[in-house]
Amino acid sequence: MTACPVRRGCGVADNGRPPARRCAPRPCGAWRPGARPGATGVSARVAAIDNELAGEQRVVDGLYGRLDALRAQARRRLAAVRRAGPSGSPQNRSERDAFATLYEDRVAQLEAVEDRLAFGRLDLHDGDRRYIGRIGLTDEEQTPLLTDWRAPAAQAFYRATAAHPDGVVRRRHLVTAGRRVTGLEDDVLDLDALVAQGVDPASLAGVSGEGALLAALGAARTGRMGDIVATIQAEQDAIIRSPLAGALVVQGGPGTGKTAVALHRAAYLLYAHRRLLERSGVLLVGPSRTFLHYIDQVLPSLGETGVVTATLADLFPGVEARGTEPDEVARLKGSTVMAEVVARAVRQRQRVPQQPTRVRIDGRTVVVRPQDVASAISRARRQHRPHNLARVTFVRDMLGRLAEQYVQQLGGDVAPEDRAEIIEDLRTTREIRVALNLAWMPLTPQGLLRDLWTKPHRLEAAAPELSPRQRALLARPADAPWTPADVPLLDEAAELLGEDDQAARAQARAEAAQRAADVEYARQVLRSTGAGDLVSAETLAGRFAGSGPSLTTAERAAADRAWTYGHVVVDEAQELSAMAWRALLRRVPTRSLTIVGDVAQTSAAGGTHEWAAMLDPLLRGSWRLAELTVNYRTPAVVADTARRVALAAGLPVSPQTSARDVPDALTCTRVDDDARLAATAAARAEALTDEVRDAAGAGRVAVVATPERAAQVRATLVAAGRDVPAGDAVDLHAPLVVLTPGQAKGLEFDVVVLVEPAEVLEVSAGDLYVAMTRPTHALHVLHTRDLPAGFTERT
Ligand SMILES: Nc1ncnc2c1ncn2[C@@H]1O[C@H](COP(=O)(O)OP(=O)(O)OP(=O)(O)O)[C@@H](O)[C@H]1O
Repeated sequence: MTACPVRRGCGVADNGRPPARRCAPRPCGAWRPGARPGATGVSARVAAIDNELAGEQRVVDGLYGRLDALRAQARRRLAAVRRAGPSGSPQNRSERDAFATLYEDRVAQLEAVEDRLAFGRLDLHDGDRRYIGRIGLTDEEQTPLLTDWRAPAAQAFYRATAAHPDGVVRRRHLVTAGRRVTGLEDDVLDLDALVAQGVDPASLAGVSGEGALLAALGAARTGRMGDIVATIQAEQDAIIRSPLAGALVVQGGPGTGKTAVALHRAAYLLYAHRRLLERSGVLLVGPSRTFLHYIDQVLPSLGETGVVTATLADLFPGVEARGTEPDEVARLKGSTVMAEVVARAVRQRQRVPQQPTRVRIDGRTVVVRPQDVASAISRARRQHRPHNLARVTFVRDMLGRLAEQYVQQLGGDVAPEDRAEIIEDLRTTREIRVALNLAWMPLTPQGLLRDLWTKPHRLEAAAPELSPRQRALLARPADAPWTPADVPLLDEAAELLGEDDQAARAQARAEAAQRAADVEYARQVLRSTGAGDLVSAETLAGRFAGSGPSLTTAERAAADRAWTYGHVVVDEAQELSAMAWRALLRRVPTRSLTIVGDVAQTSAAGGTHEWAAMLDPLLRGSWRLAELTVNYRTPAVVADTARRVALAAGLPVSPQTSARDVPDALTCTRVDDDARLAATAAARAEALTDEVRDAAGAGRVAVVATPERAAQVRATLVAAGRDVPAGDAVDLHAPLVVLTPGQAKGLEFDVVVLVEPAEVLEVSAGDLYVAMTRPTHALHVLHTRDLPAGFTERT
């Protein structure tokens, strides 16, 4: 087959998929020699393509028709369940509630796949044709109509190339607007086979005039991330479908689709390992609430709603970590030395008293003797159980010894039931309780950590390896709010302290028995209702359970600190400190992880610039690396400049090429007077906001600057009457926002106004790299000082 002249000209790799920079947005099929306009006559070609379009429209109409029918069916079933009302036995009620939730989920899932329900078609060597879409659909006889993009049968849509066609002769992209097919694009992988199947080369389509990928990349931004399901590229697909087991690190420069790939991988794994992951759940950790809001539509649009999303600061249920602290303090709290400090602080709450304590009970005296306490402590410690759990053993042991003293005073011989009564009397005697608590204090994580931060003597005892200056850094008032860097320490403490779980374990045994019965019952229910394709017996049984009908796996997991997930996805993972990793890994004992990030973009104190340095000690070297190399976001001139600046600042920048260029994408303007910088930035941002906003309300502008500058710009805009969101939880629907580089992390905007890059660089080179790589169309740089090295090719 002859290579596409356009693509050959711009150096597309053999995998044929990521179009290199400046590739003209034309589909290969339209440019095949036999298919050039004129070769068969323009009107014949237009007619042939119209014919193709009409054919595809009929297929797409059929698919939407089936979707509508399934929606109506799910709604009817839901209405029937709701009509039944809240009567009947508790078993009936919980069964009904479970089915109501099931049908509600199904309706929501079917609603969410409306946009671009079908986006591709594969023509296979054997003459078969397969439509690829957001979900799988079959007709009433179970004949496949649409193949789920995650199914093995869809893989060739993303991977097949002319060199490795994988049984595919043509890959077709369907371009749709609502339910209307507006364009087609063909990638012909084997023209001879296609012609042998009777295809008229004139009908090979290029109607839309823009490649689906380039159209997606050039679209105005809405403030929310969209899915990339129709245009996943081969190197991305390989990562998305990588096996579930083990830790996969995805390294890639800015805009290479790491977040997109992480989200599609979560959806893929839920599809491919539904039974396992539906029960254990998937956790997705992002850098900020704004970021989580930015991505929160992607998984539902892929038909998945069961993923728990959280920032690290949210990982300790019941603690709101909204406090801030200097980087130096956060870095210290994130270092592994703190694991030892917390462990020591716990051990120090197991103490042998200096003096015996004498207690009078009913005219007799028992003595809490230091040597008894020492022996009870070492016996309890030998169990290697968490502090609060081992305390039960310690207390039991001590009460036994004290009871023995008491019994000796009675003459040494008492019936077992009398002995139990004596133990109970001892246990409820206040002085004894106080003495035993002083020796082995029951503790909460919050109490332990607060004591360390507010009582210098406790911190000094627990952290001899820290210098007095470092300890002084950690000190804070008792009413100070928790900070994100406290959360992994609270988690560490919770792990070492444990909770007295005797009652919980008895309950768990009872629940396990109940659950086995529920699963059996759910199997029978599914057999009789035929809803087995919607839900597994295990999941349905979970919904029958006493935890309430609306409590999904995700909701239960999010509320339980000790929940262990089947898979954890971490985005912007370079920002996590060693202590944060420890907290996270506790939640995934199987080490099934997708870790995505860019070690050149690190800005958090305690984050990493080298994966091996951070992960090797934690994962014992057991992780695999995949790299993404094409920047889909940033125009080439901006990406190249950002890369030079980052290299000049010594960052470990990943190699990458840009998928496209945009004329005049980089503008640098010097402002003479520092006092006018904020006002100039505000005026420029306002003008650009009006310029980029399209008729549909899309088009977003961000001003990115250091916190002080950002505050000045925002104040200027607010004084001019503009409502400008700022901060850690900004509303990204706003056409104009003002952010620090940290807040902009992971996000993107049509246009970015970067204020005084030299100032941003002084805070962190990673911050400058992040700030420069946020725009999809243009970067406007305003500066009074000299631009940092690398900005121009000469520097
Ligand atoms: N295959 C693709 N098809 C269409 N758009 C894509 C594709 N891959 C990535 N994109 C788009 O490129 C942009 C950048 O993607 P994403 O945010 O996932 O990159 P990233 O590597 O996480 O960037 P950063 O490190 O800067 O946060 C997004 O708009 C995303 O939708």
